[in-house]
Amino acid sequence: MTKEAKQDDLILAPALMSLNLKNEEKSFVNKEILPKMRKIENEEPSHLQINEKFLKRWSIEGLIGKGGYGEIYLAVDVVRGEEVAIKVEPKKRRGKLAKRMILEQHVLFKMQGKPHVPLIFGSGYTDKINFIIMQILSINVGEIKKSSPNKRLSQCSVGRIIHQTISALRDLHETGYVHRDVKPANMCFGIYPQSRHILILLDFGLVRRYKMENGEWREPRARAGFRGTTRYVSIRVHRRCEQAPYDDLVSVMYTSYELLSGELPWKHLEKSDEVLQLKEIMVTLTNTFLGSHYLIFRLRME
Ligand SMILES: Nc1ncnc2c1ncn2[C@@H]1O[C@H](COP(=O)(O)OP(=O)(O)OP(=O)(O)O)[C@@H](O)[C@H]1O
Repeated sequence: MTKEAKQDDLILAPALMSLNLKNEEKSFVNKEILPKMRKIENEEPSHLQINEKFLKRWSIEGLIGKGGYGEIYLAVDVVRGEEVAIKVEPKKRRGKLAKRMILEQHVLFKMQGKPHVPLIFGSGYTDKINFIIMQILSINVGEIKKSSPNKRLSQCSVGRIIHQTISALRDLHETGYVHRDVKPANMCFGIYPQSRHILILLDFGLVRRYKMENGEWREPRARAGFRGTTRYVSIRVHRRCEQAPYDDLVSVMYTSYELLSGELPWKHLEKSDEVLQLKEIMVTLTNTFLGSHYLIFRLRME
């Protein structure tokens, strides 16, 4: 999308306009895991109104997600009679053109056809907002964990989640981008019978190109800005190193630890430096543990 695109540049992807579900399949939607509606009252002023018919086609039903930048609405496509999610962010932030969603839709379009990204039905902008219309998904994995009886997930479930997250990241890394915000809140499942075991990775607003089309890696910056979520970023990110696929995988490791054990050891720490210190201690302990096991192994062999 160009920097100052016009309203009529609204991109719609006709080939992707529908999940092509048969009516009987639609009726099998698992309502339990449909994103719960959040009341808009007492929230920051929203960009769309409930019951509004956005662009004369999508009837806005409720707010289902709110991030630092955008809002995600549940809407019904009145032409197709299908539920969709609409992600919206203000076009300008602090007087500057917001590029986050422009980048996100660019990467999402590139990734269409890959199994672990949301299906995109359209994207564009109005006078005030940028928007992406996409496949509606389940509540996120962080919420699934919270709603489970022990506030943690079984080894089997975590194994499946991690396996699919790694596949999603492999596809993204192959296109030359790093995600930089891998965490349970950015993972959902499909809601139809044929998709409810398929993990979908969300939120491509922080991606960064790490390698060029010809496969060559970009020159890393001496000091990169902090991008990501403190709880899940690697030690390298705390130290402001340029992010690479490795750092996404460290976030996968912290995610799996949290899902399996209920929480990460630094959950209650507020300062980023304290979180870093605890992550470093964990690495030292792990190395000592592995080192002593290796020593015992060597002694036994000799
Ligand atoms: N297609 C979707 N279907 C259902 N729920 C969704 C969908 N997309 C996003 N959500 C919900 O909205 C939440 C926020 O979405 P997302 O991370 O894309 O927004 P964001 O504004 O970029 O967030 P942040 O600023 O925290 O990175 C997700 O955690 C998820 O629960």
